[in-house]
Amino acid sequence: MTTTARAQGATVWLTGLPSAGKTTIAQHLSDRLRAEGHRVEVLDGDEVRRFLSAGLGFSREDRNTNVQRIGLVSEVLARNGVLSVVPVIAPYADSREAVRKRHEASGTPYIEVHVATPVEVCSERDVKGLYARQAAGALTGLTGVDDPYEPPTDPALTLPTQTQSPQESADAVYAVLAERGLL
Ligand SMILES: Nc1ncnc2c1ncn2[C@@H]1O[C@H](COP(=O)(O)OS(=O)(=O)O)[C@@H](OP(=O)(O)O)[C@H]1O
Ligand SMILES: Nc1ncnc2c1ncn2[C@@H]1O[C@H](COP(=O)(O)OP(=O)(O)O)[C@@H](O)[C@H]1O
Repeated sequence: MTTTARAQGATVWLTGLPSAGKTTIAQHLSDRLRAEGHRVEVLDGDEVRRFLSAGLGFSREDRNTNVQRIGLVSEVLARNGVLSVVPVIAPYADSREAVRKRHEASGTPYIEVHVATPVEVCSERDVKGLYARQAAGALTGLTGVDDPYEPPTDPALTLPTQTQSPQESADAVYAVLAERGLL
């Protein structure tokens, strides 16, 4: 991209279960966008929880607070021309809807992507060992297992990562940004 005054930001929210592929897709997508000269930020869930959301747990209320904080930061970035990529579970539909509304209120593009990996595949991947810990009784309230995950009903894109490479998944998100004239 040549840098112009009309550079427009957007929030790309990657919602899905633990180990669905959110972080990996965010990484591939942001690498490509940066290489093309875009201003990009990735608001990684784990990092946000260490700082901005330090002290919050995984109750419905705490997850909602976490998601609203991230939604606020992302909207501010996106409103100011940054492509903000958000690999965060955001399990509750009402919580995601509030983030969408915040973006609509300022006319800022908001793209919801469902990283729709089946729970069986996620639990096989088990990148952080959470599914094993839940099965062993060492953890309760794991999203998609013994805690709710409300799938998006009208996402801009659904990614079946069990049949795609990470690059293919990231390229599909890139294509949506391109189609919408955001690149
Ligand atoms: N009980 C439980 N349920 C879900 N996830 C858990 C839990 N405990 C810890 N973790 C780890 O925390 C990461 C999820 O943080 P998020 O901020 O994305 O979650 S949320 O949107 O507030 O629900 C999540 O990261 P990802 O695996 O990258 O999704 C997990 O590693
Ligand atoms: N199409 C795909 N998209 C994203 N990740 C994939 C895909 N296919 C396989 N994977 C693998 O699944 C795992 C997903 O882990 P991660 O990105 O940390 O998930 P999450 O951030 O959703 O918890 C990684 O090991 C990644 O290599």
